[in-house]
Amino acid sequence: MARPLIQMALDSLDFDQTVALADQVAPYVDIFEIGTPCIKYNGINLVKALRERYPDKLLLVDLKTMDAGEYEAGAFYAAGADICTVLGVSGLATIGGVIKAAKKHAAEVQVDLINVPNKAECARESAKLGAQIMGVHTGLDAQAAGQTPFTDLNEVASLGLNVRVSVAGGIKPATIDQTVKAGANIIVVGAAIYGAPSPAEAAREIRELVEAAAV
Ligand SMILES: O=C([C@H](O)CO)[C@H](O)[C@H](O)COP(=O)(O)O
Repeated sequence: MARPLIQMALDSLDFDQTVALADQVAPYVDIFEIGTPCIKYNGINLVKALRERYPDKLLLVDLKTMDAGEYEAGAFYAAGADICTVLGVSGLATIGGVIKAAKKHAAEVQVDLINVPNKAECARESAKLGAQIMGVHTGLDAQAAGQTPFTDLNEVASLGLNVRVSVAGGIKPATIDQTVKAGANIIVVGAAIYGAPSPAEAAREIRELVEAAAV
């Protein structure tokens, strides 16, 4: 089985702390995600800074776009984003706009299925439009209410669409194995790394667990 990519969710509001955390975990992760609160607070200069510092890492900007897809995402692709996220609940016109912007930069689109009532239908339609990644996502507020992404991950991964499936929502060492076996292609980890006493050590452990589960 191909090893799923590991995505580090950078969810701090502080510019320098975000870059410092990226530096600590860089050897172990494949994708840096500039999280939604972080991109709203710091803006496009953080995209440019991480792009310049890490020319060879994949960079995902978690815009969670809800409207004006092409207009909003275009600037972030131009600044160096490899992937931008658009909300599934935004609808196909907005998703199509982000796909159009991505194409201009030979970049990719992730549709975030957070709070989408019919995830299978949204994933199918978005894939037909040309989105490359479906994001199964239990957000921080839903996590606080006790929800997890695993049932949705099983459903979306079993659709057999020609897309990669990303999963986010409280993923931690104890849930890596089931996440890999459920068919996730991209595993997003935030708090389990940045909240650990040593983020570098936590990222190294996640990497080892993903490699072990993917044999
Ligand atoms: O996308 C996220 C959240 O909605 C805030 O933007 C998180 O980055 C994502 O949930 C991953 O973080 P953890 O759940 O802490 O692993």
